[in-house]
Amino acid sequence: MNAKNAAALDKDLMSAGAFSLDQLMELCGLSICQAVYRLHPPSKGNKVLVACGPGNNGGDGLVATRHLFHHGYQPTVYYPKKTSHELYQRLSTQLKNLDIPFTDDFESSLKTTNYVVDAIFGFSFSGEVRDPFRSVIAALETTKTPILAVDAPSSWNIEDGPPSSGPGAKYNPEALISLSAAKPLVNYFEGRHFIGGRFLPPSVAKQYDLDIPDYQGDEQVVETAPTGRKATSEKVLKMAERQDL
Ligand SMILES: NC(=O)C1=CN([C@@H]2O[C@H](COP(=O)(O)OP(=O)(O)OC[C@H]3O[C@@H](n4cnc5c(N)ncnc54)[C@H](O)[C@@H]3O)[C@@H](O)[C@H]2O)[C@@H](O)CC1
Ligand SMILES: [K+]
Repeated sequence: MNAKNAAALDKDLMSAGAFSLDQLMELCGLSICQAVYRLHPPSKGNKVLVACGPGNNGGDGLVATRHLFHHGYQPTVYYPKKTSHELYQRLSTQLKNLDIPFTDDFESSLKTTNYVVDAIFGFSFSGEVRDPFRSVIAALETTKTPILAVDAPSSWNIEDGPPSSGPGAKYNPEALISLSAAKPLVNYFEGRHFIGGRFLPPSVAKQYDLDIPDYQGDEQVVETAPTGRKATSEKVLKMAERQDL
């Protein structure tokens, strides 16, 4: 699903589909929390730094932060470009009411966290990263701390994947959760891949030619087979080995 269709899908869900943004964001945020729990349960270190951007990707991050708190994590939020939209103010207040710290110093916070959620940019990102996020992306490129990227590794082009130079050219998070549907950039992604957002009505999925993931039980996420080219060629090699080709 390319960026244009992803935006159209959101619009349709919120018009003909009669969903509110709050509802979709809540379910997206819950699925992010569940993916973090699968990848890095609190017993492995419960400090999570959630980097939130100015749009709905950042909103998903704010919701995920609240769920992380209720799942036994100690989250910290980096949210440098706050929007005045009433929904975002409420999401921020909900976090403040839980005494969740907001940090202005991403790099220092990164040094003391066990896990990172990248909710900076999603499918509406374009061009080259602008400040104040350039240094944040540079820090994400070099950190050894594992990262879950939400909908896209921030700075990656939604269709063409990582930029060839500049911030993000060497950014390869451990995992990615695609919301509603994978975007073309997954073809360049070599880490673990999840799909979340368990709200897609079958009629809408059909309209957009999407497969609803095979969610099990009460799970909000499904892990898919590796998607990137390297992963795919490794998979083919393994299959060939198994068949003694
Ligand atoms: N159906 C779904 O799956 C849903 C997805 N949602 C989320 O919504 C996201 C899309 O949200 P938005 O359309 O608000 O957009 P994004 O959150 O992807 O980003 C838009 C923001 O980033 C800024 N930006 C864009 N390019 C930039 C650059 N080069 N440097 C610096 N800033 C830049 C824009 O000015 C804007 O403020 C999805 O990726 C997903 O995370 C949900 O919140 C709603 C439902
Ligand atoms: K992101």
